[in-house]
Amino acid sequence: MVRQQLPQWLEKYALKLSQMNAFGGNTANHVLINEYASGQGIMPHEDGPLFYPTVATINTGSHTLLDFYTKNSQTVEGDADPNPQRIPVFSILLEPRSLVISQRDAYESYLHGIREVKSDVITDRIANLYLCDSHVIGEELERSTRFSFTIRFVPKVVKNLLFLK
Ligand SMILES: O=C(O)CCC(=O)C(=O)O
Ligand SMILES: [Fe+2]
Repeated sequence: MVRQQLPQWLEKYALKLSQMNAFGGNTANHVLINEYASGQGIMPHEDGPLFYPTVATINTGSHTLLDFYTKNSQTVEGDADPNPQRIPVFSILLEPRSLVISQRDAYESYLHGIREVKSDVITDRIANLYLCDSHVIGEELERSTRFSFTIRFVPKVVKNLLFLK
């Protein structure tokens, strides 16, 4: 990875999170911006060893549901798809204008993903429901466009790129 200056408006948030000690005394140096149209998501995955085991995500635009899966999670019974749908152990409702910090077990022991659906149903598997705006079980929330700002500390970066002819 090659070092580049973060734009000032974004650096402000990276510094703020670092000052909150989100990255174990390190200063965040990596931001990934994702745009999801309604119906778009991201397959269950782990973020891997390149990053310090903490990820801070600022959520803007639509809500979404971030699902956590065990690495050998069960799949939906009878699903013949070669890439069958996994069953999440729990989910986190990511509200607009919210911050979520994943670390330790959430980072290392589970896969995380966002299903490719246009709406989400509120269930008792949403671990942070008690912290969210009031919702009732069974309620359906329509997704719209969402932007996420995933802020991390990457221990190994290359200071300059060397071009060889
Ligand atoms: O957009 C998000 O909230 C999740 C993104 C993610 O998991 C990733 O980029 O590794
Ligand atoms: Fe991820």
